[in-house]
Amino acid sequence: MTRRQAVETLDRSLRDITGNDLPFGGKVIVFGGDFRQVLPVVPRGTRAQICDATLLRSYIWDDIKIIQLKQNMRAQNDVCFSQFLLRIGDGTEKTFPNDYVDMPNDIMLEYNDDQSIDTLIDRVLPNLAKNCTFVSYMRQRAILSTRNEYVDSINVMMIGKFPGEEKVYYSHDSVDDDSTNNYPLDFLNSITPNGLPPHELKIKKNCPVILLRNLDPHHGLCNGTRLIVKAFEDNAIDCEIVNGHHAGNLIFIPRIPLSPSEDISLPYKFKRKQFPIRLSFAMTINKAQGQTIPNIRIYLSEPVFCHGQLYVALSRGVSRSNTWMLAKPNKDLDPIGRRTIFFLFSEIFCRIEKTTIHFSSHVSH
Ligand SMILES: Nc1ncnc2c1ncn2[C@@H]1O[C@H](COP(=O)(O)OP(=O)(O)OP(=O)(O)O)[C@@H](O)[C@H]1O
Repeated sequence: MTRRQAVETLDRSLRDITGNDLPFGGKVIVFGGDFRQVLPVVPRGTRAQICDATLLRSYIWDDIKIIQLKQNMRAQNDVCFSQFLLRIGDGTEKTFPNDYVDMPNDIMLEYNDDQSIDTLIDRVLPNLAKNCTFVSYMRQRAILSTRNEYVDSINVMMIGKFPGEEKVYYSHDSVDDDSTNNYPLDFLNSITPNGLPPHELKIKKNCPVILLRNLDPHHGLCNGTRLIVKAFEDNAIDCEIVNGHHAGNLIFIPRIPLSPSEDISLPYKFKRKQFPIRLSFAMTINKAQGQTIPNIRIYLSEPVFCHGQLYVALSRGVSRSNTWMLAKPNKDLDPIGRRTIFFLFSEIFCRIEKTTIHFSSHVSH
Protein backbone atom coordinates (compact mmCIF):
# COMPACT_ATOMS: atom_id res chain seq x y z
CA MET A 1 0.00 0.00 0.00
CA THR A 2 1.29 3.46 -0.91
CA ARG A 3 2.19 5.78 1.92
CA ARG A 4 0.10 8.91 2.26
CA GLN A 5 3.19 11.10 1.72
CA ALA A 6 3.50 9.87 -1.89
CA VAL A 7 -0.13 10.80 -2.59
CA GLU A 8 0.26 14.17 -0.89
CA THR A 9 3.34 14.89 -3.04
CA LEU A 10 1.28 14.17 -6.16
CA ASP A 11 -1.47 16.44 -4.86
CA ARG A 12 0.91 19.35 -4.24
CA SER A 13 2.66 18.87 -7.59
CA LEU A 14 -0.62 18.89 -9.52
CA ARG A 15 -1.83 21.98 -7.65
CA ASP A 16 1.48 23.69 -8.57
CA ILE A 17 1.46 22.64 -12.21
CA THR A 18 -2.18 23.51 -12.89
CA GLY A 19 -2.26 26.64 -10.70
CA ASN A 20 -5.55 25.29 -9.36
CA ASP A 21 -5.95 24.90 -5.59
CA LEU A 22 -8.53 22.12 -5.77
CA PRO A 23 -7.33 18.63 -4.68
CA PHE A 24 -4.96 17.23 -7.34
CA GLY A 25 -5.30 20.50 -9.27
CA GLY A 26 -8.92 19.61 -10.08
CA LYS A 27 -8.00 16.31 -11.79
CA VAL A 28 -10.03 13.19 -11.08
CA ILE A 29 -7.81 10.57 -9.42
CA VAL A 30 -8.99 6.99 -8.88
CA PHE A 31 -7.36 5.00 -6.08
CA GLY A 32 -7.75 1.26 -5.64
CA GLY A 33 -7.17 -0.20 -2.23
CA ASP A 34 -8.41 -2.32 0.61
CA PHE A 35 -7.73 -1.41 4.23
CA ARG A 36 -8.34 -5.02 5.23
CA GLN A 37 -5.00 -5.79 3.57
CA VAL A 38 -1.46 -5.16 4.75
CA LEU A 39 -0.78 -1.48 5.50
CA PRO A 40 2.28 0.49 4.30
CA VAL A 41 5.52 -1.01 5.58
CA VAL A 42 7.28 1.26 8.08
CA PRO A 43 10.56 -0.43 9.07
CA ARG A 44 10.58 -0.96 12.83
CA GLY A 45 7.52 1.32 12.95
CA THR A 46 5.12 1.42 15.87
CA ARG A 47 1.38 0.81 15.46
CA ALA A 48 0.79 4.58 15.54
CA GLN A 49 3.46 5.23 12.88
CA ILE A 50 2.03 2.54 10.59
CA CYS A 51 -1.52 3.96 10.91
CA ASP A 52 -0.13 7.43 10.35
CA ALA A 53 1.44 6.34 7.04
CA THR A 54 -1.95 5.34 5.58
CA LEU A 55 -4.04 7.55 3.33
CA LEU A 56 -6.71 7.55 6.06
CA ARG A 57 -4.57 10.01 8.04
CA SER A 58 -4.01 12.38 5.11
CA TYR A 59 -5.62 15.79 4.70
CA ILE A 60 -6.72 14.38 1.29
CA TRP A 61 -8.96 11.73 2.90
CA ASP A 62 -11.86 14.09 3.58
CA ASP A 63 -12.06 14.91 -0.14
CA ILE A 64 -12.19 11.28 -1.21
CA LYS A 65 -15.48 9.65 -2.13
CA ILE A 66 -15.53 5.90 -1.45
CA ILE A 67 -17.02 3.52 -3.99
CA GLN A 68 -17.27 0.10 -2.39
CA LEU A 69 -17.08 -3.00 -4.54
CA LYS A 70 -19.21 -5.68 -2.95
CA GLN A 71 -18.69 -8.99 -4.68
CA ASN A 72 -15.58 -11.13 -4.35
CA MET A 73 -14.97 -12.17 -7.96
CA ARG A 74 -11.95 -14.31 -7.14
CA ALA A 75 -13.95 -16.62 -4.86
CA GLN A 76 -17.27 -16.10 -6.64
CA ASN A 77 -17.91 -19.85 -6.85
CA ASP A 78 -17.56 -20.38 -3.09
CA VAL A 79 -19.92 -17.96 -1.37
CA CYS A 80 -19.32 -19.40 2.14
CA PHE A 81 -15.58 -18.95 1.72
CA SER A 82 -15.92 -15.33 0.54
CA GLN A 83 -18.20 -14.59 3.54
CA PHE A 84 -15.62 -16.18 5.86
CA LEU A 85 -12.90 -14.01 4.23
CA LEU A 86 -14.96 -10.87 4.85
CA ARG A 87 -15.43 -11.81 8.52
CA ILE A 88 -11.66 -12.30 8.84
CA GLY A 89 -10.95 -9.03 6.99
CA ASP A 90 -13.48 -6.97 8.93
CA GLY A 91 -12.64 -8.49 12.29
CA THR A 92 -16.14 -9.84 12.88
CA GLU A 93 -15.18 -13.53 13.13
CA LYS A 94 -15.59 -14.93 16.66
CA THR A 95 -12.35 -14.61 18.60
CA PHE A 96 -11.00 -16.44 21.64
CA PRO A 97 -8.68 -15.18 24.39
CA ASN A 98 -5.36 -13.74 23.13
CA ASP A 99 -6.97 -12.90 19.77
CA TYR A 100 -7.09 -16.47 18.53
CA VAL A 101 -9.57 -17.30 15.80
CA ASP A 102 -10.86 -20.74 14.82
CA MET A 103 -9.99 -21.92 11.32
CA PRO A 104 -12.39 -24.29 9.57
CA ASN A 105 -11.29 -27.90 10.16
CA ASP A 106 -10.85 -28.59 6.47
CA ILE A 107 -8.44 -25.64 6.06
CA MET A 108 -6.09 -26.53 8.94
CA LEU A 109 -3.53 -29.28 8.55
CA GLU A 110 -2.48 -31.02 11.75
CA TYR A 111 0.89 -29.81 13.02
CA ASN A 112 2.79 -32.75 14.53
CA ASP A 113 6.42 -31.70 14.39
CA ASP A 114 8.81 -29.74 12.21
CA GLN A 115 8.45 -32.45 9.54
CA SER A 116 4.81 -31.39 8.99
CA ILE A 117 6.12 -28.93 6.40
CA ASP A 118 6.79 -31.95 4.14
CA THR A 119 3.05 -32.71 4.15
CA LEU A 120 2.35 -29.13 3.12
CA ILE A 121 4.91 -29.33 0.30
CA ASP A 122 3.44 -32.59 -0.96
CA ARG A 123 -0.01 -31.01 -0.96
CA VAL A 124 1.09 -27.97 -2.94
CA LEU A 125 2.87 -29.93 -5.66
CA PRO A 126 1.15 -33.33 -6.01
CA ASN A 127 2.43 -35.62 -8.80
CA LEU A 128 5.31 -33.21 -9.34
CA ALA A 129 7.37 -35.44 -11.66
CA LYS A 130 4.43 -35.77 -14.06
CA ASN A 131 3.21 -32.18 -13.93
CA CYS A 132 6.33 -30.04 -13.53
CA THR A 133 6.57 -29.15 -17.23
CA PHE A 134 3.06 -27.64 -17.33
CA VAL A 135 3.03 -23.85 -16.86
CA SER A 136 -0.64 -23.88 -15.81
CA TYR A 137 0.16 -26.39 -13.04
CA MET A 138 3.06 -24.34 -11.67
CA ARG A 139 1.16 -21.03 -11.96
CA GLN A 140 -1.73 -22.17 -9.82
CA ARG A 141 0.15 -23.08 -6.64
CA ALA A 142 2.35 -21.50 -4.01
CA ILE A 143 3.12 -21.55 -0.30
CA LEU A 144 2.85 -18.29 1.64
CA SER A 145 4.60 -17.51 4.87
CA THR A 146 5.25 -14.52 7.07
CA ARG A 147 9.01 -13.94 6.83
CA ASN A 148 11.73 -14.26 4.21
CA GLU A 149 13.68 -16.74 6.36
CA TYR A 150 10.82 -19.30 6.30
CA VAL A 151 10.18 -18.66 2.61
CA ASP A 152 13.86 -19.13 1.75
CA SER A 153 14.13 -22.42 3.61
CA ILE A 154 10.96 -23.77 1.93
CA ASN A 155 12.29 -22.70 -1.48
CA VAL A 156 15.60 -24.50 -0.84
CA MET A 157 13.70 -27.69 0.08
CA MET A 158 11.46 -27.39 -2.95
CA ILE A 159 14.16 -26.76 -5.55
CA GLY A 160 15.92 -29.83 -4.13
CA LYS A 161 12.79 -31.94 -4.78
CA PHE A 162 12.10 -30.38 -8.19
CA PRO A 163 13.12 -32.67 -11.07
CA GLY A 164 15.76 -31.56 -13.58
CA GLU A 165 19.31 -30.33 -13.89
CA GLU A 166 20.29 -27.54 -11.53
CA LYS A 167 21.99 -24.31 -12.63
CA VAL A 168 23.66 -22.07 -10.05
CA TYR A 169 24.32 -18.37 -10.65
CA TYR A 170 26.58 -16.58 -8.17
CA SER A 171 26.32 -12.84 -7.60
CA HIS A 172 29.15 -10.32 -7.58
CA ASP A 173 28.94 -8.39 -4.29
CA SER A 174 30.75 -5.21 -3.31
CA VAL A 175 30.62 -2.26 -0.96
CA ASP A 176 31.12 1.34 -2.14
CA ASP A 177 34.21 3.13 -0.77
CA ASP A 178 35.56 0.12 1.12
CA SER A 179 39.25 0.66 0.27
CA THR A 180 40.40 -0.94 3.55
CA ASN A 181 38.34 -4.06 2.94
CA ASN A 182 36.31 -3.84 6.14
CA TYR A 183 33.64 -6.11 4.72
CA PRO A 184 35.09 -9.45 3.55
CA LEU A 185 33.53 -10.99 0.47
CA ASP A 186 32.42 -14.10 2.40
CA PHE A 187 30.39 -11.88 4.71
CA LEU A 188 28.81 -9.95 1.82
CA ASN A 189 27.92 -13.20 0.05
CA SER A 190 26.25 -14.53 3.20
CA ILE A 191 23.70 -11.72 3.55
CA THR A 192 20.51 -11.18 1.55
CA PRO A 193 18.87 -7.87 2.46
CA ASN A 194 15.12 -7.67 1.78
CA GLY A 195 14.27 -7.17 -1.86
CA LEU A 196 17.56 -8.58 -3.18
CA PRO A 197 18.17 -11.95 -4.87
CA PRO A 198 20.42 -14.47 -3.08
CA HIS A 199 24.17 -14.69 -3.72
CA GLU A 200 23.70 -18.30 -4.79
CA LEU A 201 20.72 -18.48 -7.11
CA LYS A 202 19.80 -22.12 -7.83
CA ILE A 203 17.23 -22.71 -10.53
CA LYS A 204 15.96 -25.55 -12.69
CA LYS A 205 14.06 -25.59 -15.97
CA ASN A 206 10.30 -25.07 -15.37
CA CYS A 207 10.73 -23.82 -11.80
CA PRO A 208 8.72 -20.73 -10.74
CA VAL A 209 10.52 -17.46 -9.94
CA ILE A 210 9.39 -13.97 -9.04
CA LEU A 211 10.80 -10.72 -10.41
CA LEU A 212 12.24 -8.31 -7.82
CA ARG A 213 12.49 -5.14 -9.90
CA ASN A 214 10.40 -3.14 -12.39
CA LEU A 215 12.49 -4.17 -15.43
CA ASP A 216 9.98 -3.23 -18.13
CA PRO A 217 6.49 -2.42 -16.75
CA HIS A 218 5.18 -1.64 -20.24
CA HIS A 219 5.74 -5.29 -21.19
CA GLY A 220 4.55 -6.73 -17.89
CA LEU A 221 7.95 -7.08 -16.18
CA CYS A 222 7.23 -5.54 -12.78
CA ASN A 223 8.36 -6.16 -9.25
CA GLY A 224 6.20 -9.15 -8.23
CA THR A 225 5.60 -10.63 -11.71
CA ARG A 226 5.68 -14.43 -11.57
CA LEU A 227 7.71 -16.23 -14.23
CA ILE A 228 8.60 -19.80 -15.17
CA VAL A 229 12.21 -20.55 -16.15
CA LYS A 230 12.30 -21.99 -19.65
CA ALA A 231 16.05 -22.11 -20.39
CA PHE A 232 19.28 -20.73 -19.00
CA GLU A 233 22.34 -19.22 -20.59
CA ASP A 234 25.47 -17.79 -18.98
CA ASN A 235 24.31 -14.18 -19.12
CA ALA A 236 20.54 -14.42 -19.44
CA ILE A 237 17.67 -16.53 -18.16
CA ASP A 238 14.76 -17.23 -20.53
CA CYS A 239 11.41 -17.09 -18.78
CA GLU A 240 7.70 -17.16 -19.54
CA ILE A 241 5.40 -14.64 -17.85
CA VAL A 242 2.63 -16.48 -16.01
CA ASN A 243 0.37 -13.78 -14.59
CA GLY A 244 -1.21 -10.54 -15.73
CA HIS A 245 -2.07 -9.31 -19.22
CA HIS A 246 1.28 -10.45 -20.64
CA ALA A 247 0.95 -14.09 -19.52
CA GLY A 248 2.48 -16.44 -22.07
CA ASN A 249 5.11 -13.97 -23.34
CA LEU A 250 8.72 -15.17 -23.42
CA ILE A 251 11.36 -12.78 -22.13
CA PHE A 252 15.06 -12.67 -21.18
CA ILE A 253 16.14 -11.64 -17.70
CA PRO A 254 19.62 -10.03 -17.59
CA ARG A 255 22.01 -9.68 -14.65
CA ILE A 256 21.72 -6.17 -13.23
CA PRO A 257 23.34 -4.18 -10.41
CA LEU A 258 21.06 -4.02 -7.39
CA SER A 259 21.13 -2.18 -4.08
CA PRO A 260 18.88 -2.62 -1.04
CA SER A 261 16.03 -0.13 -0.76
CA GLU A 262 16.81 3.00 1.21
CA ASP A 263 14.43 1.85 3.95
CA ILE A 264 16.97 -0.78 5.00
CA SER A 265 19.57 1.02 7.06
CA LEU A 266 22.80 -0.86 6.45
CA PRO A 267 25.92 1.00 7.66
CA TYR A 268 27.50 0.62 4.20
CA LYS A 269 26.41 0.93 0.57
CA PHE A 270 25.93 -2.68 -0.51
CA LYS A 271 25.82 -3.64 -4.19
CA ARG A 272 24.97 -7.00 -5.72
CA LYS A 273 25.12 -7.88 -9.42
CA GLN A 274 22.72 -10.75 -9.97
CA PHE A 275 19.59 -11.78 -11.88
CA PRO A 276 16.73 -9.86 -10.17
CA ILE A 277 14.70 -12.97 -9.37
CA ARG A 278 13.99 -15.33 -6.47
CA LEU A 279 12.45 -18.77 -6.40
CA SER A 280 8.69 -18.51 -5.86
CA PHE A 281 7.52 -21.97 -4.82
CA ALA A 282 7.04 -20.05 -1.59
CA MET A 283 6.76 -16.30 -1.09
CA THR A 284 5.96 -13.89 1.70
CA ILE A 285 2.35 -12.89 2.31
CA ASN A 286 3.28 -9.26 1.56
CA LYS A 287 4.76 -10.24 -1.82
CA ALA A 288 1.63 -12.21 -2.69
CA GLN A 289 -0.65 -9.16 -2.37
CA GLY A 290 -2.53 -8.67 -5.62
CA GLN A 291 -2.03 -12.26 -6.82
CA THR A 292 -4.60 -14.99 -7.43
CA ILE A 293 -3.27 -18.42 -6.44
CA PRO A 294 -5.96 -21.11 -6.78
CA ASN A 295 -4.06 -23.79 -4.78
CA ILE A 296 -2.78 -21.83 -1.84
CA ARG A 297 -0.92 -23.26 1.15
CA ILE A 298 -0.16 -21.07 4.16
CA TYR A 299 2.69 -21.91 6.52
CA LEU A 300 2.68 -20.07 9.86
CA SER A 301 5.73 -21.10 11.82
CA GLU A 302 4.86 -18.11 13.99
CA PRO A 303 1.54 -16.24 14.03
CA VAL A 304 0.94 -13.33 11.66
CA PHE A 305 2.34 -10.11 13.08
CA CYS A 306 0.84 -7.23 11.14
CA HIS A 307 -2.58 -5.88 10.24
CA GLY A 308 -4.30 -7.75 7.42
CA GLN A 309 -1.72 -10.51 6.89
CA LEU A 310 -4.13 -13.34 7.68
CA TYR A 311 -6.77 -11.86 5.38
CA VAL A 312 -4.31 -11.34 2.50
CA ALA A 313 -2.97 -14.89 2.85
CA LEU A 314 -6.40 -16.54 2.88
CA SER A 315 -7.90 -14.30 0.20
CA ARG A 316 -5.34 -15.27 -2.48
CA GLY A 317 -7.30 -18.51 -2.91
CA VAL A 318 -10.46 -19.07 -4.91
CA SER A 319 -12.17 -21.65 -2.70
CA ARG A 320 -12.01 -23.23 0.70
CA SER A 321 -11.40 -26.70 -0.73
CA ASN A 322 -8.09 -25.58 -2.27
CA THR A 323 -6.86 -23.55 0.71
CA TRP A 324 -4.78 -25.21 3.43
CA MET A 325 -2.96 -23.81 6.41
CA LEU A 326 -0.26 -25.28 8.62
CA ALA A 327 0.21 -23.26 11.81
CA LYS A 328 2.59 -24.15 14.62
CA PRO A 329 0.27 -24.22 17.67
CA ASN A 330 1.02 -22.66 21.02
CA LYS A 331 -0.10 -25.62 23.16
CA ASP A 332 -0.70 -23.43 26.25
CA LEU A 333 -3.01 -20.97 24.52
CA ASP A 334 -4.43 -23.15 21.77
CA PRO A 335 -5.00 -26.69 23.09
CA ILE A 336 -7.02 -27.81 20.05
CA GLY A 337 -4.25 -26.75 17.60
CA ARG A 338 -6.74 -25.47 15.04
CA ARG A 339 -6.55 -21.79 15.81
CA THR A 340 -4.32 -18.99 14.74
CA ILE A 341 -3.82 -15.42 15.84
CA PHE A 342 -5.87 -12.74 14.26
CA PHE A 343 -4.23 -9.34 14.02
CA LEU A 344 -6.13 -6.16 13.10
CA PHE A 345 -5.73 -2.47 13.86
CA SER A 346 -9.34 -1.66 14.69
CA GLU A 347 -8.65 2.09 14.53
CA ILE A 348 -8.17 1.75 10.76
CA PHE A 349 -11.83 0.89 10.21
CA CYS A 350 -13.16 3.77 12.33
CA ARG A 351 -12.14 6.28 9.64
CA ILE A 352 -13.86 4.52 6.74
CA GLU A 353 -17.41 5.47 7.70
CA LYS A 354 -18.21 7.86 4.89
CA THR A 355 -20.60 8.33 2.02
CA THR A 356 -20.35 5.04 0.22
CA ILE A 357 -21.62 4.15 -3.23
CA HIS A 358 -22.33 0.41 -3.63
CA PHE A 359 -21.48 -1.41 -6.83
CA SER A 360 -22.45 -5.05 -7.25
CA SER A 361 -19.43 -6.36 -9.12
CA HIS A 362 -15.70 -6.93 -8.89
CA VAL A 363 -13.67 -7.86 -5.88
CA SER A 364 -13.97 -6.33 -2.43
CA HIS A 365 -12.03 -3.08 -2.75
N1 LIG B 1 -15.73 -8.71 -13.44
C1 LIG B 1 -15.02 -9.81 -13.26
N2 LIG B 1 -15.43 -10.99 -13.79
C2 LIG B 1 -14.73 -12.13 -13.60
N3 LIG B 1 -13.59 -12.23 -12.90
C3 LIG B 1 -13.13 -11.10 -12.36
C4 LIG B 1 -13.81 -9.83 -12.51
N4 LIG B 1 -13.11 -8.89 -11.84
C5 LIG B 1 -12.05 -9.54 -11.31
N5 LIG B 1 -12.06 -10.85 -11.61
C6 LIG B 1 -11.08 -11.86 -11.19
O1 LIG B 1 -10.92 -11.75 -9.78
C7 LIG B 1 -9.55 -11.90 -9.43
C8 LIG B 1 -9.12 -10.69 -8.63
O2 LIG B 1 -9.12 -9.55 -9.46
P1 LIG B 1 -8.16 -8.33 -9.20
O3 LIG B 1 -6.76 -8.86 -8.99
O4 LIG B 1 -8.41 -7.30 -10.22
O5 LIG B 1 -8.73 -7.83 -7.81
P2 LIG B 1 -8.04 -7.05 -6.65
O6 LIG B 1 -9.11 -6.24 -6.03
O7 LIG B 1 -6.81 -6.37 -7.12
O8 LIG B 1 -7.67 -8.23 -5.65
P3 LIG B 1 -6.74 -8.18 -4.37
O9 LIG B 1 -6.57 -6.76 -3.94
O10 LIG B 1 -7.44 -9.02 -3.35
O11 LIG B 1 -5.47 -8.82 -4.82
C9 LIG B 1 -8.77 -12.09 -10.71
O12 LIG B 1 -8.55 -13.48 -10.85
C10 LIG B 1 -9.71 -11.56 -11.78
O13 LIG B 1 -9.53 -12.29 -12.98
